[in-house]
Amino acid sequence: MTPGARISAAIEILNTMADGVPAEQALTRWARGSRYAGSKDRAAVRDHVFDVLRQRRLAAHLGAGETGRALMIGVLRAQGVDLGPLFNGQGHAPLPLSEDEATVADARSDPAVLWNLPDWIIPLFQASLGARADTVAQALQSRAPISVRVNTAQASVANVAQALAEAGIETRANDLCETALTVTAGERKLRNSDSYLHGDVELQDAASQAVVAALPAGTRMLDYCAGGGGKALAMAARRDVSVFAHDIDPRRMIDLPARAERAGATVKQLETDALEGAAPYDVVLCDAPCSGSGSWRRSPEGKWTFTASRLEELTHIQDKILDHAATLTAETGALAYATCSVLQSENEDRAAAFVARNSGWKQVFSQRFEVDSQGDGFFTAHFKRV
Ligand SMILES: C[S@@+](CC[C@H](N)C(=O)[O-])C[C@H]1O[C@@H](n2cnc3c(N)ncnc32)[C@H](O)[C@@H]1O
Repeated sequence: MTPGARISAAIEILNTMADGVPAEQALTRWARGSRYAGSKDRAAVRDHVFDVLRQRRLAAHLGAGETGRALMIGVLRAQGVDLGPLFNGQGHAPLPLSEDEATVADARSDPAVLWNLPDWIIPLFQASLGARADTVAQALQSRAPISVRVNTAQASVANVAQALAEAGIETRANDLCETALTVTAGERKLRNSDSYLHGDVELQDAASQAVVAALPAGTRMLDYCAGGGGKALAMAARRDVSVFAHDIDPRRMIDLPARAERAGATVKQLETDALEGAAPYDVVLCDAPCSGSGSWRRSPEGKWTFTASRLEELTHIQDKILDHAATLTAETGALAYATCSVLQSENEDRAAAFVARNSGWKQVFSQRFEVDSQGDGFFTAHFKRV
C-alpha cells in the first residue's frame, strides 16, 4: 500500500468507529476485507488510528471536524506532515484538500485541546497530579515505550540483551527495574526471536515489572487479579516461591499456562472458591481493575470511553478486592495494591480508605510511577498488620 492508501484505510476505520464500533473491532474488520494489506501496512494503519485516538481533540481542532478525514488531516498537521503529497487522489490516496480544509485552524490554546482529555477528567488530573498534570497529559499523547522483562530464572540480562541484538533487536537498560530492557529498534522481530520463543523474555511494561520487584519476599505469593498473568510470571521468576494466580474472570488467564511453560515457570491457577482453601499467602498482590489512565498511550480509546460513573463503580470494586484479599493474607504477610491509574481517587484515596476501614492494618510503603519514556503510570501501596 502507498502512504496515501494507508491514510485512506485509517480514514475508513475512523468512520467505522464513529458508528460506535470499538477500535480493535474496526481494525480487524478492515484487515479481513483488505487481504492485500501486508503486516507492515496493517501496523502503519493501526499507528495512524491510534495516533488520532491519543490526540483526538487536537486532531479535531486542526482538522476542523470529527469525520475520519478531518481527524486524519488534523493529526498529520499536528505531526508537521506535508499533506499535499499524501492527499493527491492518486490510486487509493485520499482526494486533495478542499479550500476549507487547506485553511489551518488558529493556535491551540484551550487546555482540553492541549491535553487531549475529555473535559470531565481535567479537574481530576489537576487534583491528582498538581504541577505534573501537564507533563502527564502531554506524555499520554505519544506512543508508549516497548519493554521486555528478562526472565532471570533462565538467563542474565546481559546475555539476553546480546542475544536480542544478534537477532536485530536493539535494547537499552531501563532505570525502573533491573529486569527491564526497553526496545529501541527491531521490535517487530521480537515475537519470532529465540529469546522470546524460549521464554527468556516476556513483553511487559517496566513500571509493571517494578511493581512486582517492590514486593517483599514471601514463599507463597498470590496474584489476586492476575488477568493475562504478566505479574504472576514475574513473581514466579523469583527463587523458592510458589505462585498462585486468580482472576474473577478465569478466561483472562487462558494464555497463562502456555506463557508459564515457555518461561519454565509454575503458576497454579485458582478459582475464586478455592482461594480460601489455599490461604494464607505471604504476599497478596491486588493489581486492581482501574481506569487504565496510566496506560492510555497503549489503549488510547479508553480516554474517550471512560466515564465518571465507571470511576465511581471502580472505586467500590477496588475497596472490595482489598478487603477480601486482606482476609487471605498471612498474619505476618504483606498485602499489596496496584493500579495503572494516575488518579488519586483510585490510588492514595483507596489506600487511605483501606486502613481507615481496617484498623488492624497500616500502610508501610507507597510509590507512584510517572508516565514517561521508561514506562506507564502506576501506583502501588503495601500494607501489613499492625
Ligand atoms: C489490571 S487487570 C490485571 C492485569 C494483570 N495483573 C497483568 O499484569 O497483566 C485487572 C484484572 O482484575 C480482574 N478483576 C476484576 N474484578 C475482580 C475481582 N473482584 N476479583 C478479582 N479479579 C478481578 C479483571 O478481570 C482483570 O483481569
